[in-house]
Amino acid sequence: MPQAESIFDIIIAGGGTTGCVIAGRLTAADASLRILVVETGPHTRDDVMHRQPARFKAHLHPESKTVKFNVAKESAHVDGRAVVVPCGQCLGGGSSVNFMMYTRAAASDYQDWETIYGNEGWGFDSLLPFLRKCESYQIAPDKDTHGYSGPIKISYGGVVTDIGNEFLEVAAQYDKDRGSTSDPSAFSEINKYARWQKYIDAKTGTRSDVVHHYLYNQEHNKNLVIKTGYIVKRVIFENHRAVGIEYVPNARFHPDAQQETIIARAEKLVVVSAGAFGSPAILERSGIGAAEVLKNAGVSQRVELPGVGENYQDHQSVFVSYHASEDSLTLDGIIRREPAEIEKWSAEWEKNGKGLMATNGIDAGIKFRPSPKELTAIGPDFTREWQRYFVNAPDKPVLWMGPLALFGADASVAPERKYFAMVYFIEYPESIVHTHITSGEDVGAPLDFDPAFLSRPGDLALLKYGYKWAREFARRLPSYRGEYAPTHPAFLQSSSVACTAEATPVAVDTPDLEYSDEDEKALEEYTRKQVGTTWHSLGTCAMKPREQNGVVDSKLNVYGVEGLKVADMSIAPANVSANTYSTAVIIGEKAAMIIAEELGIVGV
Ligand SMILES: Cc1cc2nc3c(=O)[nH]c(=O)nc-3n(C[C@H](O)[C@H](O)[C@H](O)COP(=O)(O)OP(=O)(O)OC[C@H]3O[C@@H](n4cnc5c(N)ncnc54)[C@H](O)[C@@H]3O)c2cc1C
Repeated sequence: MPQAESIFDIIIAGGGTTGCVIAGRLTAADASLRILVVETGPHTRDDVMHRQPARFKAHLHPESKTVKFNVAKESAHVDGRAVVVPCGQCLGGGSSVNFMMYTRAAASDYQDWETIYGNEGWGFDSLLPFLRKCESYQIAPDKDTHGYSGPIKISYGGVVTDIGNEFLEVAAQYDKDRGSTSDPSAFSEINKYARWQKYIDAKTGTRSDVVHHYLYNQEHNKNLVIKTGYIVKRVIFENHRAVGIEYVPNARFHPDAQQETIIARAEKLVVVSAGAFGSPAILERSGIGAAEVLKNAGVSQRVELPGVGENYQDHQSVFVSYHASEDSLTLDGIIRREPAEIEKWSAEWEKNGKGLMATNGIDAGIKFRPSPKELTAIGPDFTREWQRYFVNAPDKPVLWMGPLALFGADASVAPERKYFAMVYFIEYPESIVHTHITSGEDVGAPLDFDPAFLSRPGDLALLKYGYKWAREFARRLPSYRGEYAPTHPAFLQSSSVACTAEATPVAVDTPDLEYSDEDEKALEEYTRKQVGTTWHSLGTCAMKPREQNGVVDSKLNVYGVEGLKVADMSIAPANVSANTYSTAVIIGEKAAMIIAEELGIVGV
């Protein structure tokens, strides 16, 4: 039997990045609005594991309760592996567990949302005010595209590591033509090396998540109700109007609760904001989706909307670990949870918000566009894609590449020493696939999820190039002490490019390594074994015309019903060349404005 109903004006299903922004903005503007936020995961309030930036990797530990591990189908393209794609699962969502890299999309990405996908009000000029509104840019004053009074603080963090500095010094000599920029997220220039910016408050050294900056500061409002540890099962309708939700306790956080359905009613609006995996799942359990998917999951169909759960995209990455000199400043001790390191850096963080606890160790990088020579080196498999997508879009990069001052994979398997990692990810992968429910009743049932990583040869060609290019930087860094072989290709020991476990840096003008056909094969095999998510899932409830498999219109209304919107990264109709937190926040800011206009709320 369902529990007694409670009544709200607006229900937000999912308390992640976009959901917290919407709830926070609306409740701050009109405290009389009765708002319910239902979040699957736990609270994160004042928890050092979320507040201290350097703890970010702990959330990816297999026992983590703050991310959900979405397991894909096994695929031959990735050496028979089942790729795992974690997403945030706590109040604050991805913003509370992410790597805090501050990167903004290309202006043309948002322009495409308007011009190619027909979403009036979502072009770059319309979104720039929201990009300013959400942030306080602590790095430099008076920059046109940045904001200075928003909730989210942007800085370089509490310390800049040697690894980042060395990368920029090497870049200035090794790749003189590209040059550097003081702001890779100003929408003015890409393909230049830069000191990397972070979602960290320079004054306090804390993570700039959404929940502490938009929502917890509104908790005094008794009309704002936040339920954590509850899973939204489905939206409920009267005729074709959404009038509420059904939700159930998440046994992981409420082990003693009776596992019965609770109903909450929404008199004005239901907003689904459960992320690229959660939002399509809620719609499908509510009978909105493709006939075949719903039939297989035992759900009776309400609206035929075949785009639900389709158009799934991510940015595929590879993290390659290198040995670093023992005097390098790296996060390895904190990541390995060494008590002395945690104590030392926590003390400094408590005192002045500085030091290693106040950084993510990602201090430099580049959004890369290839020169004609580099395009030839990447090879013909990518050239077709270059001609189709990039050649006439000069602000779109093909890869991000940069160093991390820490071990790049599961640190528990590596010998205890200092490391750095080189990371490269594809900005617009060609593989675009799906995530669907397999059960209409069991909210814990595995998803039918296939990200199809490396199913397209252009993606493979880019990642192979990324390894070679990043390696040239790595071996030139003064802190370089060799390669941690288990995270490198299995080149033959007789090969001229074989990995070296203990080594010293080469001179900057040393010729680049040359890879034989056999080496190329080892590199392909390696890339298939290593490629993984960049945790940037998006696109599964795409905002585009219904006849083009769209799920929501440009006011975020789900086609075919009333009173129901989706707002989070799932609405992105196409990929963005950036880590996706920035886009998730501005979708929240824009959604709050749309809702305020429709409901006559002022002051958002
Ligand atoms: C490990 C990791 C590292 C990342 N690193 C970076 C980075 O360095 N820089 C950057 O810009 N971006 C980064 N990102 C990406 C960025 O954080 C996300 O794109 C963004 O937070 C997504 O926002 P969202 O609102 O779409 O979804 P989310 O923030 O994931 O929010 C969805 C919320 O809905 C909840 N939910 C799901 N289903 C249900 C349900 N049925 N009922 C109730 N609640 C539900 C989830 O628990 C979650 O809290 C990273 C993400 C992760 C996971």
